[in-house]
Formats: sequence, C-alpha cells, structure tokens
Amino acid sequence: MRMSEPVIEVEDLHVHAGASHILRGIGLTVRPGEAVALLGANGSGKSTLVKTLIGVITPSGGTVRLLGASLADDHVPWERVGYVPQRVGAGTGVPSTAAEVVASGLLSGRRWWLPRGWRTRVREALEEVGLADRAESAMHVLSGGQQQRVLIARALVRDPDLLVLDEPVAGVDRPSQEAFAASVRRLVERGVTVLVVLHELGELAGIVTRAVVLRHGRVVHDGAPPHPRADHDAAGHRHVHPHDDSRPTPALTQNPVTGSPEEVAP
Ligand SMILES: Nc1ncnc2c1ncn2[C@@H]1O[C@H](COP(=O)(O)OP(=O)(O)OP(=O)(O)O)[C@@H](O)[C@H]1O
Repeated sequence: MRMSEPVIEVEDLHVHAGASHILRGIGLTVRPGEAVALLGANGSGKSTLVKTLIGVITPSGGTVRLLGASLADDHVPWERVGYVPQRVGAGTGVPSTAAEVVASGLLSGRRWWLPRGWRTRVREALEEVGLADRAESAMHVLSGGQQQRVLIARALVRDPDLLVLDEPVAGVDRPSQEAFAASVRRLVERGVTVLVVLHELGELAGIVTRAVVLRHGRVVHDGAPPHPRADHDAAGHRHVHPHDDSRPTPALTQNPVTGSPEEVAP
C-alpha cells in the first residue's frame, strides 16, 4: 500500500437484509492517520457498515477496499486490521483471563500459534489500556468497562494500521472511557487510522479529526466534528434522537446541549 492510498475506500455500498434496504449507497474514503467518528441515531446503519467493512456482512452492491486491497477478492491483510466489536454482556463466553483474551488477538486465520515475544506484546497491550495489573484476572470478575478495555487491548496487540471500533465506550465507566480516549490519542499520534462508532463524541472530542453521520443508511454529514460542550453528559440529556422516515433529509447542526450533530427542520 502506498502511504497516500486510502485505508478505507467504500463506493456506492448497499446492504439488504431480507426486504430491508439497510445501507443505501454509502461512499466513504478514509486516508492514513485519520480518526473518524461514525455517528447517527439508533438503527441508522453504523454497525451494519462496520460489519460490512470487516467482511462479516456481504454487501448486495458496491465495493469496499481496505489497505489497498479489495474485500470481494479476499486479499485484505487482516493482520493489519484491529476490530473491537460492540460490547457483549458480562459473564458470557468461555472463562478466560484478560491475558488469554488479549493473546487471542495475535492469532489469525493463517496462524494458530502465538508468535515469539507474545508475552511482552500482551503485557504492553494491557498496559496501553491501563490494565497491566489485571492480566491474570478472569474476564467475568472484571467490570464491563474493564472487559471492553481488554477487547481493545486484543485489537491493539496486533499493532494494527487500521483500528475499527463499534461503540467501544457505550455504557462503560468513566475511568474506562478516559483510558480509552488516552489510548486512541496515542494511536492517532503514532499514525494509526481509526474508525470508531459512537453515539456522541464524549471523551473523544478533540481527538477525532472528522465526523461521518449516517441517517437511514445514507451519509448525511461528512466533515469536521462538532465542537464539544462541557455539559454534553448532563443528567437528563437524550443521547439518541428518533427520526421520522416521512420527513425530508434535514440539515445538520450542532446540538446546543450535547455538542453532537443533530438534525434541524429544513
Ligand atoms: N440481520 C438483519 N435483518 C434485518 N434487519 C436488520 C438486520 N441487521 C440490522 N437490521 C436493521 O438495520 C438497521 C440498521 O441497524 P444497525 O445495527 O446497523 O444500526 P446502528 O446505527 O448500528 O444502531 P445502534 O446505534 O442501535 O447500534 C436497523 O433498523 C436494524 O433493525
């Protein structure tokens, strides 16, 4: 991949699920070193887009290229991609320690043994998310936020060029949110490209360089992230904004309370 080549290149992407047309012609180009927030109301298609990017969902139309390689041709260098799924509930899955979960990030479809020096890499990844002292803790005794940080460490241990995260801080405790934001800042400083699904910018305001907003499976805003406001997490604030399909696509403005992009009547 040449350095100037896009890390993510999506053209006219469509996804159907049964009769539902979920993604309706998405175009998105992300260049090396960008930190992009993918925002939008519940059900706007954010998770579907990232799952399509990482090959979990097969598109019904359009093209996806990651790190210069076509997804359809199955040539994507997955060892250079880190993915953090939407949080799963505590206590699910097989019992394993934080270090074991992180080490699993070093395995890939082609390699089912751990590389030389894996212990050091696992320790560094756990240090990166502030959990070096919990390496031998079983996952189920960790808080939800700590579990999420372990999943982030599992993606980081691959030393990825592209990191894709699906709502990594939804519902997690404040220390975990702060640790996550600090990690993302360091990654961006190192030149890692980040695409992160968020409900609001929160701790990542000032770190993400660009915001892409989806609505009903389309990109309705792609540009500068909204400015953060100190009171974005004030009690009583509604973090999601229901939409009515019958309305025309509205303009976006900055929510005066949250600093999040929000729609206004045209
Ligand atoms: N397998 C499926 N079959 C049918 N509809 C689906 C399927 N997966 C997702 N959808 C629908 O597609 C739409 C987009 O879902 P998606 O999870 O991508 O949205 P989202 O923006 O990530 O939402 P949230 O913020 O709630 O996670 C929703 O209306 C959802 O119900």
